[in-house]
Amino acid sequence: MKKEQIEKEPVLRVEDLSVSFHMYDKGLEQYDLKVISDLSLDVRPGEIVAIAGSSGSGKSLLAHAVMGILPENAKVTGKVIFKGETLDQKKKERLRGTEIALVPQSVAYLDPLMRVGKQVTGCDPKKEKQKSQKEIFKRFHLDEKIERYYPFQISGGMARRVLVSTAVISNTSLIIADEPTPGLDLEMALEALKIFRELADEGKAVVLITHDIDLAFHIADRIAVFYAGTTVEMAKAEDFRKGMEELRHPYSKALWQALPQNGFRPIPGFQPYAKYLPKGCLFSPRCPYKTKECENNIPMREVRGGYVRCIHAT
Ligand SMILES: Nc1ncnc2c1ncn2[C@@H]1O[C@H](COP(=O)(O)OP(=O)(O)OP(=O)(O)O)[C@@H](O)[C@H]1O
Ligand code: NI
Repeated sequence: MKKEQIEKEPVLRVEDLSVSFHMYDKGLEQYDLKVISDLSLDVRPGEIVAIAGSSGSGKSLLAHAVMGILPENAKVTGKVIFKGETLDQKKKERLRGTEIALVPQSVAYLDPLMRVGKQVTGCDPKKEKQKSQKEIFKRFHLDEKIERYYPFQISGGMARRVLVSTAVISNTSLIIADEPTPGLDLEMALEALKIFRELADEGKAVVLITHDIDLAFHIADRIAVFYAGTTVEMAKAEDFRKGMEELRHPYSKALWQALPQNGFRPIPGFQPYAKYLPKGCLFSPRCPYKTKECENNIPMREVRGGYVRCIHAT
């Protein structure tokens, strides 16, 4: 990423975001389930920020909170700022598809009753849009006749490529891709990532949500590591490429060590369920460095040019 891009205002800034769901237990008992807590993130023009973290860490919900597509029983606090403007629900709806595009995690987001071509270009496509649709279909090895198919007539891998195509040709300044590669063979997965890189190099901002930190640190500029609904580390992808010593949070280090090429050493224990979050540091029950102070509220702090939510990180 070029220096002038680093200095540019973020396209997206998420500040102290929390999301809880109003839930009903047995009988009439009600409670709030906090699934995202005090999460902050920013993405600048020209940049791919990857969000890595295990299943249930809140990656998709962050995307849904930015897009304004959370379910009715969700309560959101904190700020979502797009190009300097704080977004409310109405503004999110206005920007959806025109300024912010989502590649959803599930192929079930395709409209089952609309032909594929129409879903990609919109109902009233301009010549230019049709041209870019044809180009991107070619890159994704999607035959022209697929345009006339309905979603049930195409495979899961094709549907995934159609969803990525839709976001790419929408020409928005921010793209949030939620696990865009599962179901794709290696060639097509790499093509999708190459396309995201090209979009970023054109000056767009890309958020790439993925389980796969190995993939994330080869393509992204920065990586946000999520754990139990919050960011535990935000660092340059380069730090992940260099090795464990460059990382700051014990969970990021553990993720790194769990990679096959780094010894495949999984960490014992489980990510806590939202209903039973520990006090203070959410990683503390699994952390070898845990002390009494870890029970306090732990803010993000700057360490060696990155950000970490750990009082012991050096
Ligand atoms: N509508 C809902 N009501 C209650 N809890 C929910 C709801 N949607 C999601 N959750 C919970 O919120 C947490 C975060 O979910 P989210 O889908 O963001 O995880 P994720 O990081 O995207 O996981 P994955 O990698 O599996 O896609 C999970 O524990 C999930 O069970
Ligand atoms: Ni998800």
